[in-house]
Amino acid sequence: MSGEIAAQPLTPAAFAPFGDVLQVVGLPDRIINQGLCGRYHDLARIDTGGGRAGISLFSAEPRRLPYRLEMLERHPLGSQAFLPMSLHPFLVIVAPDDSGVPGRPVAFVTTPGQGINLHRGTWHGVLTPLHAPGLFAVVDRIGTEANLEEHWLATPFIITARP
Ligand SMILES: NC(=O)N[C@@H](O)C(=O)O
Ligand code: NI
Repeated sequence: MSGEIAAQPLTPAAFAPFGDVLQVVGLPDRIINQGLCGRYHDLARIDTGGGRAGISLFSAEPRRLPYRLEMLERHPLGSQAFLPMSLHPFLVIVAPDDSGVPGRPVAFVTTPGQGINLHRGTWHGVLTPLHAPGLFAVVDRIGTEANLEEHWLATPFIITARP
């Protein structure tokens, strides 16, 4: 498998097999803080398999499209959420599992304000900002057990912008 993959806009439906999309859409679930804040409640399933969940900050180098995808990884012990701390779009690459290795990847470009939560064990590309600052809050499992499996592709894919 190799070739070009066109990135598509990120939607909850398209991303559902891989994870959750966090976004502010429609009316909030709750109005709080004396009516000055809308709470969009419980948008993602944090799964740490009984381990401890932590919040980290990632400061990642921006990349450009077309993007050369050489590796996908997964975290067998827990989910991983990427919440941008800027309003820039970023690139999200995921893939189904195909007997223990990644199947054909699917690429998305977020809209400003969207975040993602990868389900436990989902194959994904590493955090890929498209603009500086590549600053993200990351919610994932904290522990000493091995929680990172990498798969290097024999032939890279080229991720392109939507035509
Ligand atoms: N390794 C690490 O903490 N980051 C990756 O998991 C990633 O998805 O970017
Ligand atoms: Ni990861």
